[in-house]
Amino acid sequence: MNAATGYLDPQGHQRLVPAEQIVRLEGVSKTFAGRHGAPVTALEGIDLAVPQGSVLGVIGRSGAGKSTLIRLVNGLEKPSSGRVIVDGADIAALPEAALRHARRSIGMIFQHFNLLSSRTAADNIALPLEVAGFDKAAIKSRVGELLALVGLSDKHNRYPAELSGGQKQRVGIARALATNPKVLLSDEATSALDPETTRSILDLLARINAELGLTILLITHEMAVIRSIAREVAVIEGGRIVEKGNVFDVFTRPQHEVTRSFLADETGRALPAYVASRIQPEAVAGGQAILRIGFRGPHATDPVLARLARDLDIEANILAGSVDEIAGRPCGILVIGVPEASLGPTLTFLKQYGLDTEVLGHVA
Ligand SMILES: Nc1ncnc2c1ncn2[C@@H]1O[C@H](COP(=O)(O)OP(=O)(O)OP(=O)(O)O)[C@@H](O)[C@H]1O
Repeated sequence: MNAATGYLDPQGHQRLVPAEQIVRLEGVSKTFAGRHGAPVTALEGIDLAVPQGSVLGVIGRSGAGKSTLIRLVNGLEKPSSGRVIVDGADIAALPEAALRHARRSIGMIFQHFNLLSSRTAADNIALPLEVAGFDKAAIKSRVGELLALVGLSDKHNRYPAELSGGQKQRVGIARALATNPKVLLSDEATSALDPETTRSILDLLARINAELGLTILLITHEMAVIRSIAREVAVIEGGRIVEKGNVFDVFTRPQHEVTRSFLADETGRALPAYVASRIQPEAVAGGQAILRIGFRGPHATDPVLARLARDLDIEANILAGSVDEIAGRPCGILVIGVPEASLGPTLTFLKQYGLDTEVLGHVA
């Protein structure tokens, strides 16, 4: 029997998940023959485990290797070395017929939905059931259940062209779930959607994960997606996993430069334009140092800046700030400016509180 591991769900409830890993990549590398014969290494030395019932997000920039990784998991590509195990089967070693069967336990959703335009919503959802040889009555009843699950019972007769992006993705999700897969692969499933629709699709995926216990492996280039749905994250860059762990830890204490740059992108967007356009790496005498402070843990709600002013007589300008929730736990980010001459004492003071502080740059 498998041991069980615990995690806190987004509502903060303790949940148990079996330690069984539904997807496992062991020392996986993938090299493509490049255009002029020069090989292109898309992935190198990937070790990744997705425990049953979890939501694991893989984040990376364009060209990092995300699509290749997901294509290896559903058997569309074979690794150049290493093993890809899905639900106990070594995917690359399966003969074609067995691979087709194994794919029934892997559902997939796509950025551009990949629906057949000549089929209604119901008939798109029915497709994998037809391929799997279900009889008409069973298909009709299963499609009805799936339409209800994704909130589209009233749209069963609509063609994709008559549906919004969010509705199309709901059809895509229902189709992916038709054969009761054990794992759902999501390839940038919300990248073509507006923020509000993204939110509703992520909520639906979170509900499916919680209610059906479906394991989700998603790839994205958007931190907000990881933040709102994943419990575990792997950061991929240049074909390698450069950081992985629980989302809260990775995003509140990033260890790798790439993870920091994903965070900095967000912070950068939050900075007022007059600061963002003037920030530079070198200190300027008489100018200000710009600091990013991460609030988490026991000091998340301490009035630190008031104490900085009272105890050290250092006045900080607040430039940007937000309080967010990562995996159901509050976490705040504050960007402040302090006089260059006060930078040293400010850093020492913030360190005493155990706050993560990063110098973003300097302005004159
Ligand atoms: N079939 C292929 N033949 C040659 N090179 C490939 C092939 N597929 C991917 N690559 C290369 O492998 C690397 C990783 O590509 P991949 O598509 O996995 O990245 P990605 O992170 O999904 O990027 P994006 O977000 O832009 O889709 C890139 O350098 C890409 O050019």
